[in-house]
Amino acid sequence: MPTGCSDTYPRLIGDIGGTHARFAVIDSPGSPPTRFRTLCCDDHAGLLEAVQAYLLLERGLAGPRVAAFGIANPVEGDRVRMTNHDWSFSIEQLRIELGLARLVVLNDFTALALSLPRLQAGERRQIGGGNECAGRPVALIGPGTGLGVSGLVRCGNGYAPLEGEGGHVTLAASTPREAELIAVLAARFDHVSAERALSGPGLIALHDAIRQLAGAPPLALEADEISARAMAASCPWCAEALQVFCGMLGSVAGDLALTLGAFGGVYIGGGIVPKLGDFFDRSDFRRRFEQKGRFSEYLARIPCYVILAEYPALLGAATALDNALAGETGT
Ligand SMILES: Nc1ncnc2c1ncn2[C@@H]1O[C@H](COP(=O)(O)OP(=O)(O)OP(=O)(O)O)[C@@H](O)[C@H]1O
Repeated sequence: MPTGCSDTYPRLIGDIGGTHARFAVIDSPGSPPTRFRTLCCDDHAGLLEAVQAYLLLERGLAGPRVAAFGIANPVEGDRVRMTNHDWSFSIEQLRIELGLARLVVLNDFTALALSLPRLQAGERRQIGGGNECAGRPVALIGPGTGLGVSGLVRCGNGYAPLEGEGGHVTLAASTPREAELIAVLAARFDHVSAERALSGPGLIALHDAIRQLAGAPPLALEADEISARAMAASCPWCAEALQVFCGMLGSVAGDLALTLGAFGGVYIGGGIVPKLGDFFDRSDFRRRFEQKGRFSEYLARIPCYVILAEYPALLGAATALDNALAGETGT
């Protein structure tokens, strides 16, 4: 349905992950997003109910006219089914139920990629060396509930975001120890994808595997407990799990940089790495990123950045909405 620009405010934007649904509103043209809120997906039966809960919490907000949601799954056609959660819905039915003139739904990491050119100084921290080359491809990877992957490639005067499922590439071992750990994971999963180790559930799986190989009894810890114990150096199994996690992430990020020729930089987002602070900076991440034999010098020139912005994917959803509406109005 064509939508004139003047009647498209307020705009609702959302970032829907396997654990958290984050929302905000843009009240008028050119104004920054406000009314940020993070809801737990498990507290709501579906996306419709989560949006309704957000709108109820934001009493006094005029009903949004249009919306864009980045969501953690491939988006192909009208039916959306989340990979790491049980929510599923029809985009068109959700649009009608929310009374929206337009609803844009895109992959959450595609949305996050769209936000990268809008990051301010201070919203990213460089890990290791390398210099960014303007106009060259940009790579994006982020462990959270799953492992999101995307990128940006130059297109005309702007950038086009990539829509793939790179978190599900096959995980390769770079050391004998990693081969042992992957063998333990292979006994549990049909396919040991990168996401099986490089995500919150993946960190738990690595910790379980390390304890199993050590003959230690199972210990159910959440991913944030594992990283807290690792950073406090209070548990050797947790410390190894987080070290292996950072090293493997370096290898997979290096593979992505090679695949894209990502001289525009490799960005690391998601809900885990930005919380690891110094531990990540001191980890094997950058060494493993560059450890690609004859291509080590090539990778040494590519900078890596941890995204520090609090709600970057929401900005990307706002950009996707701008683009969709501009396409309809020809602006
Ligand atoms: N400090 C931490 N250390 C390790 N893992 C953490 C930490 N904080 C959160 N996690 C894990 O990160 C995951 C949540 O990540 P995030 O906040 O990116 O969620 P999400 O946006 O819902 O995920 P996704 O977009 O990947 O579906 C959970 O698995 C959680 O256990």
